[in-house]
Amino acid sequence: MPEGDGVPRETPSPSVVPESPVEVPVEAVARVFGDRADRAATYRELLATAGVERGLIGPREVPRLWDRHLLNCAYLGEVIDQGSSVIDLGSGAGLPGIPLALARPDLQIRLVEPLERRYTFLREAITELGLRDQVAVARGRAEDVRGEFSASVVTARAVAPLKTLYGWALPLVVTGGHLVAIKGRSASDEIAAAGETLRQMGVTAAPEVLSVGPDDGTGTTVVRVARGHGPLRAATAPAPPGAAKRRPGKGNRR
Ligand SMILES: C[S@@+](CC[C@H](N)C(=O)[O-])C[C@H]1O[C@@H](n2cnc3c(N)ncnc32)[C@H](O)[C@@H]1O
Repeated sequence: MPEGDGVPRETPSPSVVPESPVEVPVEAVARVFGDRADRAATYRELLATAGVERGLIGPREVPRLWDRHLLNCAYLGEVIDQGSSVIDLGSGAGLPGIPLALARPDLQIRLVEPLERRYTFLREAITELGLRDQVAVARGRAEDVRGEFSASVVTARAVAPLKTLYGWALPLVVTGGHLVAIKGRSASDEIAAAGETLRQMGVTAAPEVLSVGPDDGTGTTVVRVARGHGPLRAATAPAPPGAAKRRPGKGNRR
């Protein structure tokens, strides 16, 4: 990913939308989206208009929606098996779930998003794009949909650091499936910081760091974690500083 961290930028006022012309990377769009390239263009337009107006996408992202968002997210398909079921956790305005669905008609995708404004946009977008047979939308936090939905792959971009994401996403992955998180340049640092969490959850396979997409700045770095076949345990959250000194029944009100 061009800026390396997988995190969308802050959302300034729509009044500062830049007017610069958008360059369409025609060959890449045709290669990645095939006969759905026109629908990808419609989605880009939705992000550039309603997405910006509703504060879901920063106006400065508009000139780079193709490279940094649609293509970048669609390349995730390179590490997802044919015919997989997918949950896109914290989908926001549909990233990476919608580009992935457009590029990979073989995948069945559920977008999970807690915020109402984003959830409404997602429902409108999948209707407008004719994706209702392939893409479902659920409103909720990862913790709320646990036990209700699961999939062979859970994707996430810019939702939380791995240390937190493991606890949110892995319980939604069926045994033998994977968490696939777009992480950009922070991948190795986040893996190191979250190693103990993974161990506590009983996940034994080492996370893989994979490059997807071409080496021209539109590709990105992905962390793939195998859920394994054993039971998943809850990770123990570290005690807040000073917690051990508190006496039971005194000053413990939340
Ligand atoms: C920075 S946005 C990223 C959106 C999108 N994935 C993208 O890359 O553009 C983070 C998203 O995660 C969602 N989110 C935050 N906490 C969550 C949770 N516990 N479970 C599911 N989604 C969550 C937010 O509502 C928000 O849409």
